[in-house]
Amino acid sequence: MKKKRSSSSYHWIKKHFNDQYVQEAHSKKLRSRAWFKLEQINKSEKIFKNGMIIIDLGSSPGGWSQYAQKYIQKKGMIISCDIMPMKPIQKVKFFQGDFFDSFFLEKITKCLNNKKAHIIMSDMSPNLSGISAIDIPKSINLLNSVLNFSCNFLRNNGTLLTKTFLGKDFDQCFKNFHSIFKEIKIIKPIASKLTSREVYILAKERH
Ligand SMILES: C[S@@+](CC[C@H](N)C(=O)[O-])C[C@H]1O[C@@H](n2cnc3c(N)ncnc32)[C@H](O)[C@@H]1O
Repeated sequence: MKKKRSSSSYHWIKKHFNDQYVQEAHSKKLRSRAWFKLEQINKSEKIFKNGMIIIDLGSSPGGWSQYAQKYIQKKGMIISCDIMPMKPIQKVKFFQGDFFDSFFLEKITKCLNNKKAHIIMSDMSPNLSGISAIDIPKSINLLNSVLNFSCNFLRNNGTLLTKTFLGKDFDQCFKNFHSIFKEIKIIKPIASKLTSREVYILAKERH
């Protein structure tokens, strides 16, 4: 028997498909509406340059990798990772697995072959339960792990772009970013829903 959709999931689906960016992503054959967030960030911050080595964490369904792909050219590469599968994108090396898994770290190390990334970008967010006592520590742990990851795999003059959520609980995390990077900006691209506490941290140049 077919499962009946709850009215809240029906409203979510209706809202999703009426969303301007979802419609535009569909008509331009983009992998996700998240593509527009990266485009808006790059238009104002000019983070991508040709020939870059880019790591895309939480890449599926592939909007960000798709956006960054045009910048890699001959010299560069994109290494992407997600728990979920991702349909292949030309010149993008994708690993399916958990970012926290040592298997992924081994793969990255091998792929980079002693080089470091120019850009690490993470659009990951943990599975949210709606219970802040669970969600906030999970999100903070993820953010700190992305920061640690970039200490190992980002070059000194590289750029880290990562999703986070606003709230006083994240203050210590922001301090950690300030202790590692010289330049920090908090960005809310227009395509990011106003109702969401999601923002992006753009961190440049290690101390
Ligand atoms: C908002 S989506 C990313 C959208 C993507 N930037 C795009 O443009 O299509 C977040 C992704 O993070 C992934 N994710 C969350 N936690 C993860 C983890 N620990 N390891 C790998 N991927 C993770 C989820 O599976 C999800 O696909």
